[in-house]
Amino acid sequence: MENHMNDGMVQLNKVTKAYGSFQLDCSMEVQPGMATGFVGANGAGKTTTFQILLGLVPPETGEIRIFGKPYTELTAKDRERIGVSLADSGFSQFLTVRDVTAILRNLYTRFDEARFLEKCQRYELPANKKIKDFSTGMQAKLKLLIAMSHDADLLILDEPTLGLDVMSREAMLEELQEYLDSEGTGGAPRSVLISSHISSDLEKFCDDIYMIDRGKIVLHGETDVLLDSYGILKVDERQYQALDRRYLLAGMREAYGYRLLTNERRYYQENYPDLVMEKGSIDDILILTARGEKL
Ligand SMILES: Nc1ncnc2c1ncn2[C@@H]1O[C@H](COP(=O)(O)OP(=O)(O)OP(=O)(O)O)[C@@H](O)[C@H]1O
Repeated sequence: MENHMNDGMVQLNKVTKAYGSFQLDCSMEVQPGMATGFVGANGAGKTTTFQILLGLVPPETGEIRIFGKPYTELTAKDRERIGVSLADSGFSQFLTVRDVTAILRNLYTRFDEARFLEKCQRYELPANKKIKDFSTGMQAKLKLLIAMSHDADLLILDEPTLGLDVMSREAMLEELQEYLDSEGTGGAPRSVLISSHISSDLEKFCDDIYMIDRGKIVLHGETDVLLDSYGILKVDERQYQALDRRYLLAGMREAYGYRLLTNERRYYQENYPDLVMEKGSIDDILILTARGEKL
């Protein structure tokens, strides 16, 4: 099947996998030209989802498509269109940037060697030092630069900012944004699927966000919409009893009363102007959605 613009770059449909008591059951989509964030607690199933997506781990059931094709039907040329950064993968720790450059040159027809070396230099990654002697942050930068080195149309990045200090994170996100904004094969839009524990990274960079909890997608929305229409209400018992609860999604008991999640922030601001309403970050939304009591 040919790749059509309307096909998602990535489509996971009811993909399941069990590891003991852990049960993954995940459906998600990455659209052309979009950065899609994947957020969840430790052990929620992010890495497992990425491993299944990349054909590294077989799912039990479900359908997986990249560029509109099942992973098993992707050609070498299709695979070249995917740039990957996974937590426990990459090149042997005993190689240097110089060695990696030679491998990338052989591996990818569209490897942009001059650009890759220029970026390595800019981010102070020494050419002749073994990767094992790089700091965690340097290794993270190298992995990201490798993922972006061969003109891929789709980047699949598991925790790419892990171990980066705040300035390096900013710089790498800028690199990613620049990459996303540039054109892919034949002018096609590029896409990024990115997981992160640092939700401010996702808030800044991602067009939409999936939240996963204990193997299930608990929330999916456009980042702007999530940040614009969701809010956190802080109320005491008396205020809680008097509250219209139609637009409350979840809540948690706190020392002062309740912390409540709504997806109709303005409704409560207009109708209950005296109540404390916070905007709510992606982390707040995730915590209340995943751990709060459904209302
Ligand atoms: N190869 C495996 N064998 C057995 N259990 C596994 C295996 N890989 C993952 N799991 C289990 O699957 C669950 C999901 O793990 P996964 O690594 O996908 O989570 P994650 O969301 O990426 O977490 P983290 O944020 O900590 O990296 C965990 O309970 C983990 O122990």
